[in-house]
Amino acid sequence: MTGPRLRAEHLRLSYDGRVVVDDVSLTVPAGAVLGIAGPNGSGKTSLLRMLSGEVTPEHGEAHIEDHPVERTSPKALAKLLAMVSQDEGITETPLSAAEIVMLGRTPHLGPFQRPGRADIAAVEDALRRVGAIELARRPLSTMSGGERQRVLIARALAQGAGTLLLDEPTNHLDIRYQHEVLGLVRDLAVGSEVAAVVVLHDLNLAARYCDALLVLDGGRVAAYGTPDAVLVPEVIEPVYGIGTHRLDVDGVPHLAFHPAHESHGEPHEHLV
Ligand SMILES: Nc1ncnc2c1ncn2[C@@H]1O[C@H](COP(=O)(O)OP(=O)(O)OP(=O)(O)O)[C@@H](O)[C@H]1O
Repeated sequence: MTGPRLRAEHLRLSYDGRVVVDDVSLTVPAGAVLGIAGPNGSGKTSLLRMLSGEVTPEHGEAHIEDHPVERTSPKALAKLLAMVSQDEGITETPLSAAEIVMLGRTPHLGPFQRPGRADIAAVEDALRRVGAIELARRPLSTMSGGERQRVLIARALAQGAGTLLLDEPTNHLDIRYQHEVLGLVRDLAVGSEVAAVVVLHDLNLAARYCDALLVLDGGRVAAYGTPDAVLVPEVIEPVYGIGTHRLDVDGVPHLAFHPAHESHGEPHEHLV
């Protein structure tokens, strides 16, 4: 491999004749985390689906480790790239964490081949890396949102792919788990040379854990650069239509927001 782990050029996608992603290009080197942000409906998930090969771009092309995503077989692609989707629809599954993570080994097994020692070792290793080995025998349905998210990331790791795509992995998580999950993604990138693309709504979380941010607005790139360059009122206010004040916390950019319709009434005194 000579180029970046993941690159995409001029991606465009339409649904029913309506363009939802337009002329988006990006690159992610091994060991880096790219955050994708933007308002609801701005095309974040659609972009991720093109990167993962789930949908074919109408224009442009994505490459993973120099393999064109569109022209790579699903099985070969599954060894290069793992996706953690927003709604996995498996919260009620009776499968244990170990069984879920073993699903990540599927691309490495031949037809009708049962998992062997190497697969079991890969599952254990993945569960250990996300700090969830003690959950191995627990059914996913009994886990908290944060535990479940760790198991899904472990499944992606067991796949052995060098690129991870995560769609809002912090959805429904409390503040501590949000930081834990993104810290984990960052550690995987830095420690294991994984390239990660993470869709995030929370710009301040994105600032802390991403090397670069791509902000979509109406399917187009509104900004693409370091968190320091992107998270400025001139960029964020027109995209989200909200007053923004830039601070720095521990040397990390941090935005405070001021909704235009903010009520200035006094707080109610009798509630507490
Ligand atoms: N399968 C589909 N068929 C038709 N339109 C779709 C389909 N999937 C997404 N869209 C539309 O494409 C646009 C972009 O949607 P997408 O889910 O990519 O946005 P998003 O930025 O991920 O949104 P959110 O922040 O709300 O999750 C939206 O207008 C959405 O309604």
